[in-house]
Amino acid sequence: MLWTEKYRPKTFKDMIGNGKQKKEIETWVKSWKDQKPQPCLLLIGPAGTGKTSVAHIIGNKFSDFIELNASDKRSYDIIMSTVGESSSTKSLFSDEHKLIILDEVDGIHGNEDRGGTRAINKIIKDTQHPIVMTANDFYSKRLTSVKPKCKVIKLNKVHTNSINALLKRIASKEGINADNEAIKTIAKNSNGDMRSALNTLQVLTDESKKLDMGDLDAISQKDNTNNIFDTVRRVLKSKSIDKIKKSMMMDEDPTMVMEYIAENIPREYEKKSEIKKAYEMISEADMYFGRARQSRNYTYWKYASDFMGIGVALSKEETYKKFTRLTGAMAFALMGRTRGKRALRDRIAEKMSTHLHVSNTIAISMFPLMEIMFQNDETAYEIATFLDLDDDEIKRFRKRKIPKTVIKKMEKEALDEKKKNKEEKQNIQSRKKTTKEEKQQTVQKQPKPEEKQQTVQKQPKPEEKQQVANEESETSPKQSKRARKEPQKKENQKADKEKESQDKKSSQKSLFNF
Ligand SMILES: Nc1ncnc2c1ncn2[C@@H]1O[C@H](COP(=O)(O)OP(=O)(O)OP(=O)(O)O)[C@@H](O)[C@H]1O
Repeated sequence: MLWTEKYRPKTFKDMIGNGKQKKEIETWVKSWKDQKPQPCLLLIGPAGTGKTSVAHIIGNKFSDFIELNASDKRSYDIIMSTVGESSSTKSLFSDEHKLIILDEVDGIHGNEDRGGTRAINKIIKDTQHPIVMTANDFYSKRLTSVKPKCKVIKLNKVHTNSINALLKRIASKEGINADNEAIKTIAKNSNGDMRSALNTLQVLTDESKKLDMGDLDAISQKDNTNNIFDTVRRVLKSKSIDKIKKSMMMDEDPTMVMEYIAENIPREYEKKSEIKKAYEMISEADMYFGRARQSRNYTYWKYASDFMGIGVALSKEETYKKFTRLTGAMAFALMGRTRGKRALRDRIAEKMSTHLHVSNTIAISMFPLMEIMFQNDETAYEIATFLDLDDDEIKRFRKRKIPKTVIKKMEKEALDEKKKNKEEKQNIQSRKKTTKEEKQQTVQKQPKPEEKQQTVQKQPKPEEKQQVANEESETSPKQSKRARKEPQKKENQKADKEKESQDKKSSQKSLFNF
């Protein structure tokens, strides 16, 4: 038997957490018992916080209760025929009220369900019986018209310490030799979801009757994502598309999740037609995984996930109110088989997280992109070097090793680049030094004010300039050009020589300084 059922709280006292909310609910029940009709009770809270358990505890306080899943029967007519009648007519034989429990009211999906919401609103309006509804998402649009007509009670996530204490009690009752640290980790990782915590404990200890930190490798649950057991349970037990979509967001290898769902279909579904349809969905999902692998177009994963999640979930005609044990030898074998794979995945994610400053989940979501980038030998080498990946880790993204020739070439390029950078740096430094020294020399060579004055005086006067021009105009243009060029040439040679000797001096000076 599933521990979540075995240890489902039977009274408000058994329920951990949400003390204030429990008192409000008790008052609501008491008012009904005192023949004071109350508005419908809407319990909203995250999964596994005890909404359904509360509804059942309330149900036991009335003469009878019926429980329906709001997303099972979607049309207005069906909801009215199953709930409508009993909601407006009281029992003929007693004054007692019947409790109507409507689960997952935020799960009614799509336009065709408008009738469903309308039905719920009508039932709330006409009812002579107490109604308890449950929902996960406080902000769901489907609750907009329902909320104002109800007494809304928000259930909070159960505190880690309370979960820890309850897990310890249950472990001891079950005769499990459990390491305190491991129990604490399960409590923490469950993120306030008591169901998840209990399922995890049962799965890990059922066979061995012991629990230590090593056992937790199999269900590493990081960044508050779902763990595989919760996802599979949700797919098989629910018909709420929103819930299933959310539960499909997880760190696990999606093909493994598919195998796990596939294994458990015949354990949960009873009708042949349901099983057949569900396996058709699995086969579609498998086909899309294949396509994604072949084409490296990972958008196909989304379709695969829809088929194995929503497709399988909607293959059942209605949700079964029975307790199915979801774990099997095959699932454990899979966990074992993929343990190494998951350890490798986590190692790479850790390195990416350190170098790229992203969370592990984001890093894992980048794997498909990495596979594409690793197709190119040189890019693969560059990324692997940057992330410091070893051969096994590189193999996660490409089948072939990076060719040795490419590695050698890239290493040589990297070395050359390093050398070039070093030289460049040295050049810049020496250039900086030279410029500084030249500046100093120029400052020293600046003519004194009286020298400047002399230079000004030596400038030819305007009438002298004119005379020179006249003399020049008397010779032929060619001669004049040559005549002009000769002294200029001599001047230039002289200047060059001076510059050369100056350069020599300055370079000698800098070398000396060096
Ligand atoms: N507050 C709690 N105290 C003790 N056990 C709890 C509590 N909440 C949940 N559990 C355990 O988790 C199991 C599942 O809880 P329940 O079905 O009531 O959650 P829920 O909030 O209705 O979840 P969902 O929204 O997924 O249907 C219970 O059978 C019980 O074993």
